[in-house]
Amino acid sequence: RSPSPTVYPEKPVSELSLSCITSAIWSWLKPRSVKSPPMYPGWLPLIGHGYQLMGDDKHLWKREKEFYDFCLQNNDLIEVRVGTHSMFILTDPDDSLTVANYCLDKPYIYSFGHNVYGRGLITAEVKRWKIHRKLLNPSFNLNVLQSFVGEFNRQAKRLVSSLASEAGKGPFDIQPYLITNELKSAYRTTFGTKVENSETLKTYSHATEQILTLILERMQNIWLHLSFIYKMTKSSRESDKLAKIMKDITESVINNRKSQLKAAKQLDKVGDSATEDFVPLLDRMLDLADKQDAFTDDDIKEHLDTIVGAAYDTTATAVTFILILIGSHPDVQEKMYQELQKVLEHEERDIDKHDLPKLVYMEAVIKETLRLYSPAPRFARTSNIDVKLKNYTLPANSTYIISVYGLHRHAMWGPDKDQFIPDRWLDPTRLPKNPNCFAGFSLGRRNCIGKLYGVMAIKTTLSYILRHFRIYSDIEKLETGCDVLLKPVAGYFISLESRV
Ligand code: HEM
Repeated sequence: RSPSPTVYPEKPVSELSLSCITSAIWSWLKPRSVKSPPMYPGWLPLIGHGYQLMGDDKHLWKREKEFYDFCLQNNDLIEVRVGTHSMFILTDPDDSLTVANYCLDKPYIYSFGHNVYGRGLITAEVKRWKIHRKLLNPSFNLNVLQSFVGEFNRQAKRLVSSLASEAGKGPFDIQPYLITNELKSAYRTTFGTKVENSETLKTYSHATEQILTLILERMQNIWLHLSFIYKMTKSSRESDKLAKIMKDITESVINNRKSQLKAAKQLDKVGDSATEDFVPLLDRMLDLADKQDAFTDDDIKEHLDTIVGAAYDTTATAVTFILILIGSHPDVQEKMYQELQKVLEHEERDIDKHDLPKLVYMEAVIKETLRLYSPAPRFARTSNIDVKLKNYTLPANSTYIISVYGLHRHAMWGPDKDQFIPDRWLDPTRLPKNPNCFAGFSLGRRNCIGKLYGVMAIKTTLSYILRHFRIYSDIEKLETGCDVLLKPVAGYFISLESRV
């Protein structure tokens, strides 16, 4: 089978340089239309606001928040420029939904992760995305996800047993524990292989982390947005090296699984003992490839790496924020614990698929945490045609940034919008009338395929942590930074005390 074609064709250096220089001069000289949204202060010719973004993830997030707050104060739509490229920030829920539904294309910055995620769902161009999303949707339906609950339980049990060594010893960094837990769950439900070999997992997650750091560096330096310059850098070579490490791991897993399934077929057996209570996504994709010729091996690799990458870090980060918040709000923690004990009828047993929807208060805590500390605090889109919004028509080929942070702190949430109040989710009169004010899992047709998976995995993990430990934290000490995801700068704010 032929390999997938290249998506982002490279332009010759001379052509690129010429078009850059021309567009820079044009953007400098071009008068701004009076009908344009307000420009964020501090714009400079040629470099735009790019210089304001230089710095580490903490600095970047501080700046971004200033953009989003300015947007909230200026009728929910402003312009910033990175180099000569216009980026429009939106915090209006209706305009955000319009952009999310009608601008399904991702802007060029998403191509920075192309060497590792290829044309997986997050980075795929629209034509391919439509076909593949339709093929993958059934693999995320409720029945399939419920079959993963056993695996979530197994991993959560391992998690609490490793956390036991930290209990009673004061604050520690819980993030590595949570990352290992969510990565193992995601890896297992996606690839189906046993993941006792933690060295492979460590290598995989370390490579992902490093790649995200390199992507951030590239995003912040406008000159590195030009592929021909970036290709000459040490970062580019380093990024390719890391992508190769991940590719080798994934390819070897896929090949092993294919051989296992082939052997099982010859012996007239289905699957193997490692995957007896669920069918991993890899098997579903191999089946679709076999019966409908739906995927090439490259497609499978790109989708699986994307899904694992999109699943574990977001989920682990969400759990970290939840623990910091409930560790700082003992009343909320106690209410969650009491609800859990009631649902489990005070039995020391596994969570099952019927328990999860009954954890209504826990779900309110998850949503309220995602509202205040969304691991994905913005997402971006583009379109090759002009985009008509309530008050403005935005020019084609710009980047539109939907500020999840801004939507979640919109005045529509009421005067207590900055406070952590999970109960608001249990009383519809306390929620904004416009449901698009919540975008923790994105908005519209190209939203998060794994949102239900994420909530189920988080609930299972929390139900073990809560039963085993009292959690203490201090939200006042929380500092956040954002590269691709919003994260606590360090996780040293959580202490555990054993309940048993
Ligand atoms: C708390 C956990 C999660 C959060 C906050 C989250 C958030 C998001 C957001 C905001 C997007 C849109 C990204 C963009 O357009 O740039 C997205 C897309 C996506 N997410 Fe999640 N996610 C979570 C968990 C998961 C899980 C568990 C999976 C997989 C099992 C997953 C798989 C994906 C995929 C594949 C996409 C791309 C969807 C598409 O374009 O069709 N996510 N997620």
